[in-house]
Amino acid sequence: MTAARIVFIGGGNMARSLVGGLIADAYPADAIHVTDPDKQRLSQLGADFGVHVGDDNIAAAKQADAIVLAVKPQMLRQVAEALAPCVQARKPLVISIAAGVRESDLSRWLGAGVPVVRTMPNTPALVQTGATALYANRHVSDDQRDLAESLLRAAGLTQWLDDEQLMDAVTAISGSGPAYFFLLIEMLEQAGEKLGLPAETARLLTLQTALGAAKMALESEEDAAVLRQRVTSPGGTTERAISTLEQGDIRTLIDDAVRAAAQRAAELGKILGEQ
Ligand SMILES: NC(=O)C1=CN([C@@H]2O[C@H](COP(=O)(O)OP(=O)(O)OC[C@H]3O[C@@H](n4cnc5c(N)ncnc54)[C@H](OP(=O)(O)O)[C@@H]3O)[C@@H](O)[C@H]2O)C=CC1
Ligand SMILES: O=C(O)[C@@H]1CCC=N1
Repeated sequence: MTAARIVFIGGGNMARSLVGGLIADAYPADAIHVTDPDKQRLSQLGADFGVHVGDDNIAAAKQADAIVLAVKPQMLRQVAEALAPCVQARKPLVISIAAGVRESDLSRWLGAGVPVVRTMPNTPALVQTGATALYANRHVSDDQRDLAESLLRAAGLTQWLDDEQLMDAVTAISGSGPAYFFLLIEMLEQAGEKLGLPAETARLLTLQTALGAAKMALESEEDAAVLRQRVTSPGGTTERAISTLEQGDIRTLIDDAVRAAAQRAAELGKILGEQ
């Protein structure tokens, strides 16, 4: 069976992660096309992954079985409206990865009856450890649903949502989530260095610990709170650290941060939908 032809509109950070995930999963490079206005970015993508590249969205979309809209949310309306005649003529699957932008608005810009899957992936897709939530509109066929899922599954875990409104929470947890963990990694590395560890030692110990904690939590039947308690010996070192974090009200801080991200996703959806 020939591979579905996928066109990425926008070749930035997230498209690079998804294309990288597909190529690592042995998806044929010949069936992938990326468009972007930046020639240097395009030639880098072509050199790194062997995919087709170009700056003509419409010409590329005319060949597509699936179009992945990977531009900034603020650009999406302009891009979608320009693609509308071509999409109306052929009704390929359109996959959006934009934060906040609602399926109803995207469908309005693309025109009636277009199969749209709204998704929220994350950048670890590049190393096939991404997490993506998907929501399909009623025009998506079973085959197109399978196609969307298989494209995103090449980049890691996939979860379908029945309720599109949950996409803002997903955006705040797993879409933005890698940045929270990267921040923690940065801070632990710096703290280790302040305590006298060589930079490379602090880096390696921090990263292996992050990987080990995530792997252990994934593979364990216990929840994270129990695993944490097992590290925390009474009267020991971890207890002192956790108590310092609790005194700084880390739980409220994380709760507020995630809530702020979800609110921003909702706000983006509202602002862009009203334009
Ligand atoms: N980064 C992340 O972790 C995640 C991002 N997302 C979503 O993914 C989308 C892309 O984000 P991200 O990759 O970070 O953003 P980037 O800015 O890195 O990528 C967007 C790319 O689209 C290009 N572009 C702009 N206009 C057009 C156009 N008319 N046609 C084709 N390409 C165009 C931009 O070029 P130029 O810079 O020259 O304008 C840029 O290279 C966003 O909607 C975001 O919400 C979703 C999940 C996670
Ligand atoms: O920060 C953002 O808006 C995008 C969406 C999720 C991750 N990055």
